[in-house]
Amino acid sequence: MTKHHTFIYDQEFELESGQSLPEFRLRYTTFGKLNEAKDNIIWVCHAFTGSSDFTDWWKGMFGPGMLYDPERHFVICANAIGGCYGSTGPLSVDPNKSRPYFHDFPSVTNRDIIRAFDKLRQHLGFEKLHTLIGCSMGGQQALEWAVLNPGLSEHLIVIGSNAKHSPWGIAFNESQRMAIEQDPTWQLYTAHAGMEGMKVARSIALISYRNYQTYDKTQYETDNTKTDDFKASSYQRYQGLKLANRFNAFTYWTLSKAMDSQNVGRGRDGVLEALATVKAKALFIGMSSDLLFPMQEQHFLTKNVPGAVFEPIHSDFGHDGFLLETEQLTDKIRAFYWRGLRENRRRKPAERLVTVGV
Ligand SMILES: CC(=O)SCCNC(=O)CCNC(=O)[C@H](O)C(C)(C)COP(=O)(O)OP(=O)(O)OC[C@H]1O[C@@H](n2cnc3c(N)ncnc32)[C@H](O)[C@@H]1OP(=O)(O)O
Ligand SMILES: N[C@@H](CCO)C(=O)O
Repeated sequence: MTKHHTFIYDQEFELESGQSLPEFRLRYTTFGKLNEAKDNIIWVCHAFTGSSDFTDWWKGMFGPGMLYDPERHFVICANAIGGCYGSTGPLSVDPNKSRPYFHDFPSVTNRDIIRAFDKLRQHLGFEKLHTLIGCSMGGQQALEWAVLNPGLSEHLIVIGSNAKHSPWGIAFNESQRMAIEQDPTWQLYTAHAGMEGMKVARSIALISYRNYQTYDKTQYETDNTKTDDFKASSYQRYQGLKLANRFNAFTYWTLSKAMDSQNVGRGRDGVLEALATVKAKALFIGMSSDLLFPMQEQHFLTKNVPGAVFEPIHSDFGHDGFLLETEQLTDKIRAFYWRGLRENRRRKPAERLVTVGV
């Protein structure tokens, strides 16, 4: 049901850093059917290690009878530049050097990532989105896009995210990059450089994605004779290995820096001023046990985006709750759409917003 595509932007693309990419490609995935009015587009922004294939990592959200139904919605997601799932990233060939960029891949920010997505949007001729939705780093990007182009999306749904990355979040990311730096292979110009360090980085990151309750539920030691080789230890090691089978340290480095760069107020007189410009009907969702993007950040967003609505998700799975609590997410998002529909009906016909069935 999903289709995979590639978009090539064959012109120089200037980045916030002042550096540029001579060209870039975006791998993107679509699902469902675009209607004639082109008013059923749901644009998903993926999280840090995600791919464009949202049906792979966000199970329970897309399919017949689900929140986003291919009979009614057209869903699209592009892998971020800097990524390793088909979009231009550090392992892509640098056309100026005829070898992969590796360490020379330029710094990218969430704003650069969104400006690249916007080139794809323009190429596809999408004037308006029904919904822009993102979780975690993808939520940062969705918010940035809603500030960059306030008229673009009718709805904005941001889950476990923020407007400006917190010192706490940056500290976690820096610790992960320090682990990569400690790997002696990190200096090499090979695709596997820094892999051992990246495994440690994932282990550190995982602690921020889960919490005490998650580990107590899944890794509690029932063997009372043990003094070593605990379940939680092998779990951390296994998770490092699991990521190493699908990711690389260069992308890890590049995208974790992009996450740190999040600040919708940069160059725009500040965060509050930027948030005040959002025109989309906004829903902010927070996970009760999220340590990385805590509830207070979701409350801050709700307070400062005009007319925004807040919904909590109760989960023992911490930040990664957004990947698991899809029933709660579906209920909250459906309620948000219905509220919008009811308000819309109260408007004069000429002032009504376009809203497809939910
Ligand atoms: C939005 C995004 O973009 S997300 C980015 C992309 N991420 C992904 O694609 C992965 C998404 N999935 C996940 O992150 C997780 O699977 C979650 C959060 C959905 C579920 O978390 P969990 O239930 O803890 O599952 P998690 O995958 O972390 O761990 C289970 C794995 O650990 C293994 N495991 C569990 N306990 C132990 C242990 N003590 N020792 C060793 N291995 C263990 C299991 O055997 C299982 O292995 P498998 O994945 O090879 O089947
Ligand atoms: N599990 C998520 C956490 C960050 O949102 C990921 O790997 O991208």
